[in-house]
Amino acid sequence: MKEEVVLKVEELQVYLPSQEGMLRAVNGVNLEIKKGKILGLVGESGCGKSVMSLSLLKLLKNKDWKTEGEVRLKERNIFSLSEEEMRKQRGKEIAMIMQNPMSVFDPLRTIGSHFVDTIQNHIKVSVREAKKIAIENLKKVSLPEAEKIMRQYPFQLSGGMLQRVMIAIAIAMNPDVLIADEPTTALDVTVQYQILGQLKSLVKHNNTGVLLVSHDLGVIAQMADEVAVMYCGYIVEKAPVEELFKHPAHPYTRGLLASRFQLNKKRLKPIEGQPPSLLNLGNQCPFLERCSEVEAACREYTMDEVGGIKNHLVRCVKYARGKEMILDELA
Ligand SMILES: Nc1ncnc2c1ncn2[C@@H]1O[C@H](COP(=O)(O)OP(=O)(O)OP(=O)(O)O)[C@@H](O)[C@H]1O
Repeated sequence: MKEEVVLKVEELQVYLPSQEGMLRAVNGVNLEIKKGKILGLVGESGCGKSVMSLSLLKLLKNKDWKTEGEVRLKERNIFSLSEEEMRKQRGKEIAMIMQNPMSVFDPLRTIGSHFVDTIQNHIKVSVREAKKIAIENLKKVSLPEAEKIMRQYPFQLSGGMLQRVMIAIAIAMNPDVLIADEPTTALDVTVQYQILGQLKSLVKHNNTGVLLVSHDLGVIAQMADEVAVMYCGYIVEKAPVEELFKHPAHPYTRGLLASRFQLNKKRLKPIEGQPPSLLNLGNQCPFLERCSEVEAACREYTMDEVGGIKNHLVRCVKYARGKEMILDELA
């Protein structure tokens, strides 16, 4: 059966001109978010995950950010929409769950007032009906005493409860696309896994297409159908989740996997060195100086050359230049 694409990102560039030069945070990204599927986006801190996520909703705070390429939400390029048109899409067609709920809620307004506003922005219903919808959605994320929560202020709820409220608001309009940027990073592990499990069953049930941003490969393994690995604003590898964990091809992906904690591993093997600055980044491989497999050909390779097979894409000279190892390793 053909999978329905709900959000298509084509050759997305996001950059910030400054006196020191150009900060290139997102570099030529192509991605598809499909109905009912979770696309995981993983990468080290500072690699551009949040800038990319915010650009998909036209929510970049600093107005000096420039974007190029297209983000097609149901066939409409969001970069050609006015702020007013975009506001109508947000919440209804595309919604976001942020990392830190405290930064999203106004401390002086009750949860109910936030919720009712969001609903009334998108559908014509009375306050009473909006409250009913809000309570139904709070129950879906297992919040006990939903009626009481509606009357409470953000500071009266724990981090886990607030994160659940944000999920409830995000799913209330049954959006086609949900962008979840590190939705549980700030929470302790038991709450984190409960909330992730719930989020997964809700989005699968509603057939929502999700971009799940995380630096945690365990979260990605549990949640995602497909994974994109980001490094210095480039997607360096993209594959179905099992394929990526069984046959990681890019040396950076392999480095990430080797550096994660596992009980049966005696020693973690962190990736040596630091990512280069995104300021005035060229289009040579940005992993070159850290890569343990570097070879002469790497110095001539540019990041627009993509290799791999079928649905497993890799931006590395070995694969881009079609060495036999692709088929050997991925057979
Ligand atoms: N408002 C801003 N002004 C200038 N530079 C910024 C701004 N926001 C982000 N950046 C820079 O853009 C780059 C990408 O940052 P981004 O927050 O997207 O990374 P990230 O992968 O989401 O990291 P983390 O996992 O730590 O949130 C970084 O170099 C960051 O310093």
